[in-house]
Amino acid sequence: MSLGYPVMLHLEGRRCLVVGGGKVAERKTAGLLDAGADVTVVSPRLSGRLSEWSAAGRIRAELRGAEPGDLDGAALVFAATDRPELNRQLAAEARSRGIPVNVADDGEAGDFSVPAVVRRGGLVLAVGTSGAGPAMAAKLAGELERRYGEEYAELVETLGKLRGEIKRAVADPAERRSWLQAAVSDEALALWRTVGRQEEGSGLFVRLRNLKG
Ligand SMILES: C[C@@]1(CC(=O)O)c2cc3[nH]c(cc4nc(cc5[nH]c(cc(n2)[C@H]1CCC(=O)O)[C@@](C)(CC(=O)O)[C@@H]5CCC(=O)O)C(CC(=O)O)=C4CCC(=O)O)c(CCC(=O)O)c3CC(=O)O
Ligand SMILES: NC(=O)C1=CN([C@@H]2O[C@H](COP(=O)(O)OP(=O)(O)OC[C@H]3O[C@@H](n4cnc5c(N)ncnc54)[C@H](O)[C@@H]3O)[C@@H](O)[C@H]2O)C=CC1
Repeated sequence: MSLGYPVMLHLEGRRCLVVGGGKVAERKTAGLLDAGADVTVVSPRLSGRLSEWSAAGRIRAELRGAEPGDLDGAALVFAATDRPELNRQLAAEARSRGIPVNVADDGEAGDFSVPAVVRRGGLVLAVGTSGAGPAMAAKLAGELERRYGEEYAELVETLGKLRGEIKRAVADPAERRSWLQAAVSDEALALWRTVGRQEEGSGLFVRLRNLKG
């Protein structure tokens, strides 16, 4: 088992290729759309949701079998068909072009696997088991989903505004770090929950100063 190294890829507007149109392809596509990727799905058949996304113009769909040229310009490739030998072939093709590839039926054969994810605006909670148990990853993500509610989207947005202000206002690195740590104390988080939405970064910084005393 290869132990995963987590990263947050910036896929906004990047072309991603999903080969296959079943429930696995659909789940991978949903995650890519959440990240703002430009998704092309190639498959002779599409699931209901993939068809809807295609009709709505949210993805490009090619209703045919995969061809080598499909990989042109792709930043990531997902081999998600029910044909293991085709998935393997796609993986080899992607590798030879230096494009990271995910292989649905054999995690170890790919360059990366996809964790179970909970999104709360900019907050992204991801759980991976390095292939040992995807169902376990989904279960733990379900627990996180219940623990960290929708309110965290706003909380993280507020922290982003405040961090921007602290970076502008405080030049000294050690002092800056101390403010940024104070900004996520339990006391401060409770304050942001009540005043976050209406305040600008500067107003939030004043409140943090008052809190710190
Ligand atoms: C290696 C990896 C590669 C990758 O796909 O990236 C991979 C591989 C395989 N999955 C298989 C089976 C299942 N996968 C799921 C579900 C998910 N699988 C996901 C990720 C990953 N799956 C990567 C590892 C991530 C990690 O280890 O943490 C999740 C987390 C994310 C996502 O897919 O978006 C998503 C849950 C999302 C959510 O619900 O939140 C379920 C449960 C279900 O369907 O309800 C089952 C049935 C139960 C079971 O088998 O455990 C099989 C056997 C196929 C067969 O039997 O033919 C393989 C092939 C192999 O074993 O290598
Ligand atoms: N990684 C994961 O999370 C999981 C992986 N799997 C594995 O992934 C595979 C796919 O699972 P599902 O989506 O449930 O299967 P599915 O049977 O719903 O979908 C397979 C898709 O592949 C397409 N396909 C077949 N030949 C093709 C070709 N030549 N070119 C392009 N597309 C082609 C089909 O049209 C279909 O849309 C399974 O065989 C299984 O081994 C299964 C469950 C979870």
